[in-house]
Amino acid sequence: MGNNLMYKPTSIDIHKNQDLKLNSKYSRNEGMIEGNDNNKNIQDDSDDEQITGFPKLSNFGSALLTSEKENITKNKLTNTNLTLNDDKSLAYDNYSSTLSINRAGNVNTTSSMSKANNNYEYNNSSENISTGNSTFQRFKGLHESIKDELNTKNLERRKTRRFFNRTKMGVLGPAMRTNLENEKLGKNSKHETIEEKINKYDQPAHLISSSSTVASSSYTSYHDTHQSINQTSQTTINYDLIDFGELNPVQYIKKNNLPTTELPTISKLYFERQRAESRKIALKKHSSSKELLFSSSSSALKNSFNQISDAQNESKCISNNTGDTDALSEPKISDKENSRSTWSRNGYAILKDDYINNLEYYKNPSGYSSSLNKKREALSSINVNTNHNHSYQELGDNKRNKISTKGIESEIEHVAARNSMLEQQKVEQLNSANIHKHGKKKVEIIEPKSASANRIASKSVVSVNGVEYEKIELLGRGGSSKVYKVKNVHNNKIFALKRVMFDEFDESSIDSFKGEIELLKKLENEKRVVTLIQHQMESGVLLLIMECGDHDLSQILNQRMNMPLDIEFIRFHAREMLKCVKVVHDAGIVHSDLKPANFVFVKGILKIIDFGIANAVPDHTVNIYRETQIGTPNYMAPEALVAMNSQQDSDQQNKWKVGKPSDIWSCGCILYQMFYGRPPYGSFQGQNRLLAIMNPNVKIVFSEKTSNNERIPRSALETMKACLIRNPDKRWAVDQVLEGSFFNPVMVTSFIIRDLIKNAVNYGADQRYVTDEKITELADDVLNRLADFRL
Ligand SMILES: Nc1ncnc2c1ncn2[C@@H]1O[C@H](COP(=O)(O)OP(=O)(O)OP(=O)(O)O)[C@@H](O)[C@H]1O
Repeated sequence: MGNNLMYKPTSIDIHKNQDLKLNSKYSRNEGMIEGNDNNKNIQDDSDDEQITGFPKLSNFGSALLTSEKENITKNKLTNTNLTLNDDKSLAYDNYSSTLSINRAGNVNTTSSMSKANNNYEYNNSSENISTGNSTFQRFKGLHESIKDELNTKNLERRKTRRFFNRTKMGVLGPAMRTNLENEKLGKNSKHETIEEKINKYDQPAHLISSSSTVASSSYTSYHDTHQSINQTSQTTINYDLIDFGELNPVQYIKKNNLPTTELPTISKLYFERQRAESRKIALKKHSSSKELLFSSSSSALKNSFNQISDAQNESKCISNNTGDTDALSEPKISDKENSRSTWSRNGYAILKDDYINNLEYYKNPSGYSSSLNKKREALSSINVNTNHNHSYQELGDNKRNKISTKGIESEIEHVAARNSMLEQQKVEQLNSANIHKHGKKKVEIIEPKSASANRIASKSVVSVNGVEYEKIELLGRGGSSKVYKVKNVHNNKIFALKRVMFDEFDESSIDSFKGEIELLKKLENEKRVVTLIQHQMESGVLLLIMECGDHDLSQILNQRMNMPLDIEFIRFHAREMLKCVKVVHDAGIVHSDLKPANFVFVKGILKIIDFGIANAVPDHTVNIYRETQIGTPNYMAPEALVAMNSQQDSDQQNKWKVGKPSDIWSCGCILYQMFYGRPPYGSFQGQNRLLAIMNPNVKIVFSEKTSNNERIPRSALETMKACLIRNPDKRWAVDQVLEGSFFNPVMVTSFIIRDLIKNAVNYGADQRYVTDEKITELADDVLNRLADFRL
């Protein structure tokens, strides 16, 4: 009790504090974000003043005071460093300012400055220049100089910022805009052709740097600007020649005695190179085609690229027109492709590989598809039905080099676009053959195949083992999955497509998916388990085609949330749920993640889904021991949350014991939710809920009435209590629950009750005292007779 009292306030305190902390953290974060922005703005503004912005008052004022003959040049302006004291009555505002310079010359000028347009406007009417026309001319000249200077410096500043702002850009940087600026700055603004870029890729690093690539210009320009801003930095570094070897940026800077101010730039360079390298390795690894040809002329290459781009653009349009809903939408192809074409994503490595592949396709389409098939074969060598094999080991060793699933997606889109091109070519060939043979004009060819290629290109069609499915709607989302209602495009049958993204180099996640598939296969003939139709697992994406459910139990419970208690509704759904669990337990499997959302109705029959963390319990074993703690906290059994920390058996340290009783606990929680509207520890928030489940002193309250004052049957209370016993060994098994009184109610009519009373009175008249045993015996007898009336 003491413990209990001790625990509750503490946990509430923790909770409150946490909430407070969270709130304050969030608000601080927001503040920080805003603050950062503000800071950034403030910083920017101050940068503006210091670097490129409007001239300091001191410059402005002192320039005015220079002699009439003095030629005010840009340099002089920049270098002028005279100051006026406050008492010289000088006011300046970034946006609109009134300058009132009262010195010996008594110059009073009202000047309106528009920062946005980077120019100043004179308000002549309000000028009051008492020193005469020459001062006004000087002022005007000064204005022109400042304007020039500002334009130049703003250009530099934008360039610098763009450098800083680059996030996912590759070493190439923003090519087009830099050229434009180069033009303005009178630098070499030659626009590079595709071939030049490729050729450059083949050149050694020092040549690239000397031929002023965008990359080097962007680093150099940063450096130049940096130097002009910060005169203390005198080091000239050719960033392209940097060879990190085994060194990281800090080590490199130390070793080469470079100023620490170079660290951000050098780090950026370092990570960009690493990314490009990783990407290159990953692409190589996934490409089985060693016999790539790259001997065609550059114009053919350019041609092929343009054609493919066109094809991609076409498929983009198709994709954009398919009415992908928000729910279904993934990053738009066009976005991805656009980012691809900015030359900024992954540097020349990808560029070159892509061209090679495109070229290969155009030179030999069938050869290309065979190489692609090889690639696919290599990927599908990830055999989910076998144990760890060599390739897994290799994959594990190369974690850093993983291809993102987006990469795979875009590859699929490319293939689709290429297929579409191939179809197009065939049509054209047919047309020309027709013209040649029959002298006829072009024939219209209805293009079922081409249409199917386009459908694949549009993201609404997914191919699983060669069978095409069209997405209809998003049914739900899991931690790492999305489930769609899909239609088999060949026979119009409806299925559920579960698409799971996983780390293809994470062996444990691969294992878990292999496990899920194996269990689903093992249970494929069970009516209470959703049927797995087919699956495809490759490169970080698992596609499962399953029977499609109409609603899951969580949706159903939510729907009835505010309706009056309906015992029959609960009994029916809870029994359906337990029947599913019985099938799984009878097959020797522990599901481990039972929750309402993991039961779906398929044509009126409740079925269990999601064996993601399920495990087969080995024969003669009651429990399994998990290395990790997973499941859905609301419905998790205490033993699944409390790590074993046995000192005796080091093998079992920090493991979680999970068995069939853990599933029964979860069922008890769901039944409890059906009656009370929330699971047993639902009133606790966040980690306090976990603490409460684990704490034996926090007892579950089994109220006899709901919050709406509806009576809960004793049989139901008994069943819930039996499922929610802390000690797993004492918890009922699924058969006991199903055979319990709640699930086996007796129908008693008024006739039966009358008979019972009559018999009892007669019996009592003869026997004044009846023992407990006798009562039990009589009750059993009556119940047996009532068996005929069982529902
Ligand atoms: N075969 C199916 N038919 C109909 N709906 C389904 C089917 N499978 C899953 N769903 C729906 O999709 C949702 C997500 O299912 P999924 O199994 O991917 O994730 P989860 O179990 O909720 O999460 P996690 O994988 O993180 O445990 C389910 O809650 C359910 O509503």
